Amino acid sequence: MDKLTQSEIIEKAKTLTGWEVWEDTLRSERKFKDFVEAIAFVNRLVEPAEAADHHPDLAISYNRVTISLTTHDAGGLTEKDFALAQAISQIA
Ligand SMILES: C[C@H](O)[C@H](O)[C@H]1CNC2=NC(N)=NC(=O)C2=N1
Repeated sequence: MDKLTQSEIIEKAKTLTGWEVWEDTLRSERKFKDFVEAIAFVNRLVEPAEAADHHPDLAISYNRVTISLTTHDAGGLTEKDFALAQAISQIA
């Protein structure tokens, strides 16, 4: 899949809430009640990630989960990252 251009990234980023473009990634930090809730969220990510064959980088710190999306194969952001970001927003 082709890497998006900078102007495509800017346009697509407007359709997402709670995500920022940072370097070649889409990033979102979600805060939960506690560690158990944070891990439950991470578990809910498994199905959409596997379905898309696209996997977020995750950093967990107690009740916070930072999600980073990028397409390694393309060396930057692609449609896949935006599609998965939308899917994640629906389950957060
Ligand atoms: C073979 C397999 O389809 C690829 O390795 C997939 C798996 N998951 C992936 N996830 C992400 N985030 N980027 C990729 O380029 C990627 N590639």
